[in-house]
This record gives sequence, structure tokens and C-alpha cells, in this order.
Amino acid sequence: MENDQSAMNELHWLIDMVQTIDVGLVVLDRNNDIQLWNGFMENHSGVSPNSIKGKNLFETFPKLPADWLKQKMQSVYLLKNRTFISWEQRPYVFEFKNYRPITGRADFMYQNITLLPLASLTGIHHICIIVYDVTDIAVNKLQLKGANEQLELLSQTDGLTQLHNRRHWQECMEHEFERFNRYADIASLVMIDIDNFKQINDKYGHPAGDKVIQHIAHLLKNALRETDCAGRYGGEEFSAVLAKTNATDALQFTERLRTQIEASEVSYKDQKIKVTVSLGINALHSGMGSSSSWLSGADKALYQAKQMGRNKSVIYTDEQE
Ligand SMILES: Nc1nc2c(ncn2[C@@H]2O[C@H](COP(=O)(O)OP(=O)(O)OP(=O)(O)O)[C@@H](O)[C@H]2O)c(=O)[nH]1
Repeated sequence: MENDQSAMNELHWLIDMVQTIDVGLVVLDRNNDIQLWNGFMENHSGVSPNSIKGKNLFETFPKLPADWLKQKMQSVYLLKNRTFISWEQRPYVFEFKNYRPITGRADFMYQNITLLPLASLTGIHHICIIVYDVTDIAVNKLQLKGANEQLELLSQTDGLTQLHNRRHWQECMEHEFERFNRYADIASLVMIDIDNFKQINDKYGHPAGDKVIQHIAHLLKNALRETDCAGRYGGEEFSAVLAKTNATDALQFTERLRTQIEASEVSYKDQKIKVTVSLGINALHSGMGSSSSWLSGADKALYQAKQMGRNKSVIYTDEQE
């Protein structure tokens, strides 16, 4: 008698705990009809246990990913083993709003889900869906991921021009060299240097010089294609890899850019500043041993453009050695 009383008490406590625990609990039979729907599920869905008992889960919640969830449940019945679904795989299964004050930025509740096979004397005929609210963890992790991506981008970007900084451009260029070299593809490397830049700094001041650098970077960015990779190589020096571009086409590109820069002017305070650039081109060819020889060829062509009086584009040839 005492044992019966104690067992009854335990059952009551268990029911109380199931109803009040801050975790969602749903029990489904083989037809996916709802046998248990606890307080957590009621609070977040607005549907009471009494009104939903015996109803089909997928008919009551048509937004659920039915095919996907049924497949998961099928494997639980088959393997007689629990399965887990992380918010990283699928942010949520039940579309519940997020009311948490700290993580107010998430519109919905991120969920981890466990599908638990429930055994009876005659086998497994029910499954329990356990729903954990992991919004705080998910939002923190996503914020951290976002901040890290932002940091990575900052570490790769030149602050003045928003082009790739030298280190990142060099990585990009080496990667392109490997890729184009392996598939015997064509590509050209271009080095660009502002002419007599020291004089611009001396005459108009350093902030005006900075504005000139930004102006050239802007024109360069606009002239490039999505697949081209450009960077600020040094103070007043820029570099670009033009994908799928031979020397002749690269020369067309540099001449267009050069004449555009020559025709433009930079307004600084009430002054108009005119600038020109010199450009060196080196097209990739078989037998080019390394990315550094690709780069140094373009540098030599640039040097020659300077020697020839500046405001010129020059294609690298072996004679420049
Ligand atoms: N305003 C500004 N000036 C810079 C920056 N980085 C480098 N410089 C300046 O750029 C100038 C480069 O001068 P030089 O290397 O002598 O070359 P140049 O005067 O352009 O002459 P050529 O290249 O031979 O046509 C130096 O005076 C540097 O101080 C920068 O970020 N901002």
C-alpha cells in the first residue's frame, strides 16, 4: 500500500516536472499523432495540450519540414537509437518566436532537437521529440563568427583604399600563379605607380596625397572585373592580376586606365590636382619558374616605363633583363 502511494507520488511529480521543465517534450505515435505536449510547447506555440492531444503533428503544424523530419524519425524506429539535430544543421524545427531579453536580436528560437525512441513491452511505437532552446548559445556563436570574419577582412584590407593589403594581395597572386600555371591558362600581372608622387605630397601636403591615392584606387577598382585581384602594393604603388588576359589585352586595359587617370583630376580643398601613372605588365608564360619572377618582370617593365619618361604602359620582355 505504502509502495503504491510512493509510486503514485513519483508519477505525479514526474508529470509535474514534464509539464514545467524548460525543455519542449512531444510524444508521437507511429501515425505522428500527438500523445504528449508539455507546458514548454504550449507556452511557445500557444496551443494547449488538451486541444492538441490525438491530432496529427504535421496537419496541425503545416510549416514543419515534414519529409525531412519523417525521414529522421523513420531511422530512429529502424535503428532503435536516438538521433540529434543541431541548430547548426537546421536553425529550428518548430517555428517559435524568440522572447529572450538578452538575445533580443534573434527573431526566432534556435533549437537543438533529440529524437528519442520510447520502448514499450511490445516494441517501439512512440517517439519523443525533445526541444532545447539554444538561442543564447547560437546568437553568441554567430556574433563571434561575424566578428571574426570582420577581423579577418580588416587584416586583409588596406585602410586607405579598401583594396587588398600587400600581404593578402601577395597570397592572392601566388594562388593565381599556381592555378593558371597548372592549367596552362593565361593571366597578366600589372604594377602601377603614381608618377612624381613625392612632388604632389610636397606641393599639396600629405592629406592631399592620400586623396590622390584613394582616387587612383577607385579608378582601378572600377576598371577591373570581378575575377581580377587588386591590391595596394606599397605607398603609391598598386598591383593587379588580370585573369584570362594576355599581354595585348592587358596593354589595352592599362592604356585605358592610364588615359582615364591622365584626364581626371582630384579636388582637394579648392585645388585641382592632376596626376599620371606608369604601368608595367608581365604576362604569364610556360617556363616561368615562380610567382616572384612573374612579379619582378612586371616591376622591371614598370621601371622601364619610368625610364621612358613616365605616363606609359610597358610590356615585359626578356630584353629588359
Ligand atoms: N600621402 C601619402 N604619401 C605616401 C604614402 N606612402 C608613401 N608616400 C610617399 O610617396 C612618395 C614616393 O616617392 P618616390 O618613391 O620618390 O617616387 P615618386 O616621387 O612617385 O617618383 P616616381 O615613382 O619615380 O615617379 C614618398 O614621398 C612617400 O613619402 C601614403 O600613404 N600617403
